[in-house]
Amino acid sequence: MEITKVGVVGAGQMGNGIAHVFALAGYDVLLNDISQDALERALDTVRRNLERQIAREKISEAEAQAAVGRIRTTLKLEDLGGTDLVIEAATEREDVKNAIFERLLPHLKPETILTSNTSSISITRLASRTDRPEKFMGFHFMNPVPVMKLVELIRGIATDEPTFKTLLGVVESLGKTAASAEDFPAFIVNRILMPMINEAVYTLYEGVGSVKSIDESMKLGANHPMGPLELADFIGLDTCLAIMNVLHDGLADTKYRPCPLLTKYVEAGWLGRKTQRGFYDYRGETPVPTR
Ligand SMILES: CC(=O)CC(=O)SCCNC(=O)CCNC(=O)[C@H](O)C(C)(C)COP(=O)(O)OP(=O)(O)OC[C@H]1O[C@@H](n2cnc3c(N)ncnc32)[C@H](O)[C@@H]1OP(=O)(O)O
Ligand SMILES: NC(=O)C1=CN([C@@H]2O[C@H](COP(=O)(O)OP(=O)(O)OC[C@H]3O[C@@H](n4cnc5c(N)ncnc54)[C@H](OP(=O)(O)O)[C@@H]3O)[C@@H](O)[C@H]2O)C=CC1
Repeated sequence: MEITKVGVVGAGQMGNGIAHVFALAGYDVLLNDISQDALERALDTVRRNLERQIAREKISEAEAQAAVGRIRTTLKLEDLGGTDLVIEAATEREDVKNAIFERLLPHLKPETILTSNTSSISITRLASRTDRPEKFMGFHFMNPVPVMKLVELIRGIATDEPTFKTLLGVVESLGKTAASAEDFPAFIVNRILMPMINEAVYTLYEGVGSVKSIDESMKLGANHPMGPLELADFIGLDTCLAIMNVLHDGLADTKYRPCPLLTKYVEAGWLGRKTQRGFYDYRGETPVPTR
C-alpha cells in the first residue's frame, strides 16, 4: 500500500520529531494534540531542529522550508480520517492510548495502518481493542528522532505481512534502520536500557554516588554519550517509570522493581527536561544536579 499522508497523535518530544522526519522525507503530516500550546511548541521545535540541520549542512534551506510546509496541525482527531498511516505518540499510558484509538477508529479508512510509538506496552493488547489488529503495529522511534538511526518494529500476534512490509519500506524511506522485536514488555531497546537507568537511580538512592559522579562514571568509564541520569531526564522520568512498571507487571520479576526515588521524583512533578527539573535543575544557564 502506498503511504503519502501520515497522522501523528501527540505533539510532545516524540511527536514533533516524528513529524519532522516524515515531512523531511516528503510525506504530508497532520499533527494532533489536545493542547494548542503543545502544537505550537512542537512546530517551534521542528523549526529549531531543522535550523540545526541546515547549520551542520545536512539539509538545504529549501528542503527545510518544504518540510515545514508539509506539516499541518489540528486539535480534532477526526481530521486524521484521510491519512494512510497513523502514529500514536501520546503519553505512555494504556488508558490514554485506548481512548485515542476508540475516538479515532470511526473516522479512519479501512486500509489505514494504525501504529503506536509506545516504549513498552503490549502491541497485541492495544491492537485487540481496535477494529484492525492485522493492520496494527508497534512503530518505536528513538529520541531524538531526527538523529537516532533505529526504529523498532513490533508485530502483534495478528499483524499481517503486508503491514510489516509496508512499514519496513517506510523506515527505509526515512533513511533509518529497522530492527524487528517480538511483542514482550518493553521490546528490545528499553528491556535493556531501562533497567540500567533504574539501577543508576538505585545507585543514587543508596548513596553509592552523586548525580554528577554516576553520570561522569558512565560517560568517561563506559563511553556512553549521556550519563544514565541525564538520559533519564532527557527521556522523561514519567516515561521511565511507566516503562519500569510495564516490565515489573508484565514479567513479574522483582529485578524490575522501580526505584522508590524515581517514583518520588515523578510524584513531585520533577519529570526531567520537559518540566525543567529532574535529576538536574535546568532553570539556570547550566544544568545543576538536584542531589
Ligand atoms: C525511551 C524509549 O522508548 C527509547 C529511547 O529513545 S531511549 C533514548 C535513546 N537515545 C539516546 O540514548 C541518546 C543518547 N545521547 C546521544 O546520543 C547524544 O547525546 C545526542 C545525539 C542526543 C546529542 O549529541 P551531542 O554530541 O551531545 O550534541 P550535538 O553535538 O549538539 O549533537 C550531535 C548531533 O545531533 C544533532 N542533533 C542533536 N539533537 C538534535 C535534534 N533534536 N534534532 C536534530 N538534530 C539534533 C546535532 O545537530 C549533531 O549533528 P551532527 O553530528 O550531524 O553534526
Ligand atoms: N521520551 C522518549 O525518549 C521516548 C518516548 N517514546 C514514547 O512516545 C510516546 C510519547 O512520549 P513523549 O513524546 O516523550 O511524551 P511527552 O510527554 O513529551 O508528550 C506526550 C504528548 O501527548 C499529548 N497527549 C496526551 N493525551 C493526548 C490525547 N488524548 N490526544 C492527543 N495528545 C495527547 C500530551 O499533551 P499534554 O502535555 O497536554 O498531556 C503531550 O503533548 C510515549 O508512548 C513514550 O513512551 C518512545 C521513544 C522514546
